[in-house]
Amino acid sequence: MNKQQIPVVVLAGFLGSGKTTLLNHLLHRSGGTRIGAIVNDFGSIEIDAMSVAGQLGDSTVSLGNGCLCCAVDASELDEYLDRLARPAAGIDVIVIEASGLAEPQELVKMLLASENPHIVYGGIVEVVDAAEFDATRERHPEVDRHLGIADLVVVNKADRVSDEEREGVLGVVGGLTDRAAVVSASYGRVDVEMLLDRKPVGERIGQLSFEDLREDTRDEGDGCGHDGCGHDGNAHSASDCGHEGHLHTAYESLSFVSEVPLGPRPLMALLDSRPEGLYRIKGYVDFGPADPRNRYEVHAVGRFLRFYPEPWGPGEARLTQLVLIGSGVDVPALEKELEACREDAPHADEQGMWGVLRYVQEPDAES
Ligand SMILES: Nc1nc2c(ncn2[C@@H]2O[C@H](COP(=O)(O)OP(=O)(O)OP(=O)(O)O)[C@@H](O)[C@H]2O)c(=O)[nH]1
Repeated sequence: MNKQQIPVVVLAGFLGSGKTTLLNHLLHRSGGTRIGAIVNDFGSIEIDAMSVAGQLGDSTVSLGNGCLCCAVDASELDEYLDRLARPAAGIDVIVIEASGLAEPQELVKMLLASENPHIVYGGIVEVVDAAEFDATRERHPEVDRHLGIADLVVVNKADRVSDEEREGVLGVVGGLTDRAAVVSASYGRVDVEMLLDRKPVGERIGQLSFEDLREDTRDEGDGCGHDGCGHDGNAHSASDCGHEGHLHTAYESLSFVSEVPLGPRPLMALLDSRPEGLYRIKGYVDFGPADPRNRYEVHAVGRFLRFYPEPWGPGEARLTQLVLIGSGVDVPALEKELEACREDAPHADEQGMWGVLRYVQEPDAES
C-alpha cells in the first residue's frame, strides 16, 4: 500500500444528527493533523459549508444542492478530491460530510471506484441523534442498514436524553452494527484520535459486504433528473428516478433568501406551528431593527428549535438565508408564509424578540 495515501472518511447520519457540529469539533481539535473537508448540502444554499470552521478556505470545499450519492457521475467529487489530495496541499485526512439524506454506501462506492492514487477509503462514521433515534428508525428503517456498514457510530446529543435512554440507544445500535466502535457524545465531542488515527484501511473495506457493494441502486442512466437530487421546492416520487430506498426520495427542500428583515413575531408564529413533516430548518435570520447587532443562526430538528445569536461581521450582507427540509410539506404554501414574515417596519420590536429569545441556549452549554 502506498504510504502517502490519504484516508477519506465519510461522515454520515440523518438530518440534524450533528455532523457539522462533529466536523467543527474535529477541525478545532485536530492538533497538527491537517483535515480537508468536503461538505455536501441538500439545499441550494450551502448553510453547512458556511458553518464549517475556517469556512471555504483552501482545505474546505462545498458540493451543494443535492445528495452526493446521486451525482450522475463522480467527476465533481473526483475534482475536489484531486484538489485536496494533491501533495502540495499537505492534507493528512479528508472528511466528506454527507448530506443528512445521503446513502452512505453510494459514497463508499464512489470512493472505491476513484482512480486517484493519492487517496484511500477510510471508513464510515455515522452520527445518531439519541433523542430522535426511535422516531427516525420508525419512519426510516433504512437507517438500520446505514448503521450496519458503519465503522464508528457516534450516539450524539447524549445531553438531551436520560442515562437510561442513552444506554437503550447504545444497546440497539450495538446490535445493528457489525464490528463498529460505538461511542456516545454531546456536541460531537469525540476523541479525535478515534477518527484520525485509524486502523489499516484494508481491514475496514471488509465491513461492507459484497452484497452492499454489488447491489447498485444508483441511477446508471443519463441523469437522475429527480428534484430531491438537485432542485428545491418540487415534489417527486421514488419510482420516477430509480432511487427506491434512498432516503432523500421522500424529502423536498425549500431555500429561502430575503434582503428584507423578518419580523420576530410572524416568524415565531410560523415556527411554533410548523407541521410535523417539516423536520429540518437551518440557516441565518436577520431580524432587522428588532436586533440590529446580531444575526440569528437557527436550527430545527424535529421538535427541537434553537437560535444562536452572533454579531454580524463588519460589512457582512444583512440577509436571511434558510433551508427547510421536510416530507409531505406544502412547499409553495410554506414559501408564501415565509414571504409574509418579511417586515420592513422602521420601528424596533424588542418585545417581539422575547419569543425568539426563549429558544436561545445558554452560551456555556456548547463550549
Ligand atoms: N443538545 C444538543 N444539540 C446538539 C448536539 N449536537 C448538535 N446539536 C445541535 O443540533 C443542531 C443540528 O446540528 P448540525 O451539526 O447542524 O447537524 P447536521 O447533522 O450537520 O445537520 P444536516 O446537515 O442538516 O443533516 C444544531 O442546533 C446543533 O447545535 C448535542 O450533542 N446536543
